[in-house]
Amino acid sequence: MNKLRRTMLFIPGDNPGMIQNADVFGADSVIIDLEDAVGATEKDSSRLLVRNALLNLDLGAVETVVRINGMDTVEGAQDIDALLVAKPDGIMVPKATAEYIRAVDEMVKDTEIILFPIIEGAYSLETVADIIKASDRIKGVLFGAEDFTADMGIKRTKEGSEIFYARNRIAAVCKAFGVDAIDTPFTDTNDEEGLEKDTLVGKSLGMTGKAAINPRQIEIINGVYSPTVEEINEAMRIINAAEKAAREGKGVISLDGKMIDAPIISRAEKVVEIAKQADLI
Ligand SMILES: CC(C)(COP(=O)(O)OP(=O)(O)OC[C@H]1O[C@@H](n2cnc3c(N)ncnc32)[C@H](O)[C@@H]1OP(=O)(O)O)[C@@H](O)C(=O)NCCC(=O)NCCSC(=O)C[C@@](O)(CC(=O)O)C(=O)O
Ligand SMILES: [Mg+2]
Repeated sequence: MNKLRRTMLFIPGDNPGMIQNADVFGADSVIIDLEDAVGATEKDSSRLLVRNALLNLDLGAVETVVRINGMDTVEGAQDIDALLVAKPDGIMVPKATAEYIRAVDEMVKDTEIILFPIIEGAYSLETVADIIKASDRIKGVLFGAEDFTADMGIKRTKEGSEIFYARNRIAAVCKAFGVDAIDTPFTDTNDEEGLEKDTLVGKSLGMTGKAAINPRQIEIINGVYSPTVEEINEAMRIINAAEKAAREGKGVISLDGKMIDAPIISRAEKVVEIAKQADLI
């Protein structure tokens, strides 16, 4: 069973105040960022800050991932060297290609560090299966819509029709390989309604979680990616009915006049599994 990753909160790697609060916001994972959230002149000091924070702070049970600089930059390998000592749970690899993932995989081979590639361009999208196959440490894939639309030379909109194909493709390939599909962050931190709509669209296309950039976004995203009380009760009724039918040697059963078959039972089991992981049962 995959770890629950409804929300992955980005925290700038140059901000000690935010880093020290990493575990208090209710995100399932945090991504401490050494790439785009850190200015060019602060790369070395931020790397040292993140390394020391990971070595000295108790960040509780929250999964801690660090986004390194690109593997096409000098800083990328320097970041990994520092993280071999600091041992975060995971490393996020921006502008991922299969080649970059193989290089990171080789560098972390003596650790238990897991990997999260970011799909941020047309080539990454079209080779997403190769990227996932490049390392069995990969537990999830993040979609980076800002960089992706920049690479495509298309306009980014709030409504998001321009990223429909990318989201759907990433979600389907991630499903095929049993890894999480983490949706792109919603960048307007004051638009709660827009965030909820955008999160629901991602979920409807098969995403399993979403990146956040602000603590105020976490409750909304967790809400969308957690089953409701009604959904949990319905799922448990289906499972109970299916178990009863199995004891009685029946194949197909009906509940409230609706046919219950294998895919419906499997969907109900998934709802109960997520509810248990989210401590809702
Ligand atoms: C957006 C804003 C500046 C707003 O600031 P504001 O000050 O208005 O926020 P407020 O709500 O007023 O803050 C209230 C309290 O929460 C604290 N607080 C805020 N944010 C917190 C946080 N993240 N973690 C912990 N604590 C936090 C704050 O310190 C304050 O604490 P206190 O003073 O004690 O009350 C701020 O959130 C922020 O910096 N976000 C992270 C940005 C970031 O990491 N971006 C890079 C990664 S994404 C990316 O790169 C996209 C992409 O993937 C896309 C692609 O490619 O397509 C890519 O690759 O480009
Ligand atoms: Mg990016």
